[in-house]
Amino acid sequence: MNFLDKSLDELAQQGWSIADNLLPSSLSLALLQQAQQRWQNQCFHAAAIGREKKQHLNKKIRGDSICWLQPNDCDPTSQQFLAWAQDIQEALNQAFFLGLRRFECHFARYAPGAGYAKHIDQHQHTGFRKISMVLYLNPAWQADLGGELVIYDPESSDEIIANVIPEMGRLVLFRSDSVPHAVLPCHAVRWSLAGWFRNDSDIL
Ligand SMILES: O=C(O)CCC(=O)C(=O)O
Ligand SMILES: [Fe+2]
Repeated sequence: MNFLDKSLDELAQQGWSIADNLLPSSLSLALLQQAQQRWQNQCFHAAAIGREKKQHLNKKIRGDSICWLQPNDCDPTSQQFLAWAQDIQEALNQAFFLGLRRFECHFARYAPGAGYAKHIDQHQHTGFRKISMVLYLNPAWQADLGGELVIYDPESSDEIIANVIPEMGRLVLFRSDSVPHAVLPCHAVRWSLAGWFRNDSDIL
C-alpha cells in the first residue's frame, strides 16, 4: 500500500489522517520560502471568519494572517503544489465519489500568541468544502512552542483525539463537515498552507 492509500484509508475509517511523507521535502521547503517572500512583500492580510457579508475579524477566535494562492497567477513553486493537489483531488474522487471540482488554499502565518479556536471548516448554509488539508512548514518545531493542531472527536466534541505538532512536511487531511479542530496559541512564528477540496465549480 502506498502512502496516499494509507492516508485515504485512515480518512475513510476515522475522518482524518496525518502523513509525513506525501509531499516531496524539497517542495515543502520551497513553499516555506515562497510564504516568507510573500510575507516580506506584504501580500498577507488578517484572516476573517465566516463568509461573504457575514465575514468579520475576531482575533480572539482566529489570529492568523493569510495569503491566497491564485491558480492563474502564481509562482512556479505554488503552481507545482497546486498540480500536486490536483492529483490528490482525483484520488479523493476515485476513493470516495465526492465530486470534487476545485481546490482553494492559502498560506497562513500565526504570529506568537495567535491561535484558532475550535471550529469546523464547512461554512454554515453551504456545504461546498468537503475535505480540508493542512501542510505544515516549520523546520524543527519544538513541542514547547505550542501551536499544535488539536483534533476533537466528531462524535463527542469535548474529547481530544489527536495533538498534531506543526512540523515541516507534515500533512493533515480531514472531513470539512464534521471534524472539530483548533490551533493552540503558538510561541514562535508558525507557517502553514491550508486548503479545501470543494464540489462547486468556481469562485463567486
Ligand atoms: O493550521 C492548522 O493547523 C489548522 C488551520 C485551520 O483550522 C483553518 O485554517 O481552518
Ligand atoms: Fe480549520
